[in-house]
Amino acid sequence: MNDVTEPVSATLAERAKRTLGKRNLVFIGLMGAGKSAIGRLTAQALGVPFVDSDHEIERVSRMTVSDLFATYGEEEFRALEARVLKRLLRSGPRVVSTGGGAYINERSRRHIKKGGLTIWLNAELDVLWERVNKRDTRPLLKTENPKQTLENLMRARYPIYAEADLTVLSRDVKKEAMVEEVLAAIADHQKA
Ligand SMILES: Nc1ncnc2c1ncn2[C@@H]1O[C@H](COP(=O)(O)OP(=O)(O)O)[C@@H](O)[C@H]1O
Ligand SMILES: O=C(O)C1=C[C@@H](OP(=O)(O)O)[C@@H](O)[C@H](O)C1
Ligand SMILES: [Mg+2]
Repeated sequence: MNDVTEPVSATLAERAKRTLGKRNLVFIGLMGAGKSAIGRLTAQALGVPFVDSDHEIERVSRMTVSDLFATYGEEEFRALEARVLKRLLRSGPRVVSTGGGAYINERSRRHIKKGGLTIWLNAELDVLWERVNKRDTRPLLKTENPKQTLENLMRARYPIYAEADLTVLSRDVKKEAMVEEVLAAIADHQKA
């Protein structure tokens, strides 16, 4: 066995954790892609802390994301989001799930790129729509035609999400299968 061969006993999660090192793993992608759900499960599998930036924003502001948008507007929300992300990404390793617009904001994107390995959960419109139309917690989708809004956001944002270090296609398979794909993508990524 030479130095580059993985020990046969190494599990996928162990290999992914080793590749991650001290870096954070940051989930990006559109609303409904599964950043919050798959991020949490991935953190469990890696045995590292998990934090969702929307939850952290709600905790520090003592307001819901919807109320923040309604009361202060999107611009203020983005400023708060950038400050929260900067703090969350200061040390690692941990898994950080962002809200869908975080990576689109220039300041937040800078913090994210500096603070960790980024993984884009890419998904098709119908997959996203089936998931998000069940809840009314997403202020950007309170429009006359929310599916069209989602499609417009896809067009505008996908070229930017595509800058991520890793991409995994999010679809309706078991969440555990998604986690396996995420771990495999990390493990196969060359250490930086
Ligand atoms: N692979 C999956 N299969 C089925 N449902 C999923 C999957 N991934 C996420 N979901 C569900 O889709 C909804 C949106 O997921 P969420 O993690 O909140 O997305 P995001 O944080 O990217 O907006 C949640 O109800 C979640 O349980
Ligand atoms: O796409 C966006 O701009 C947003 C996505 C939401 O998070 P999820 O992507 O987790 O739904 C939340 O941060 C806010 O409603 C804005
Ligand atoms: Mg989320």
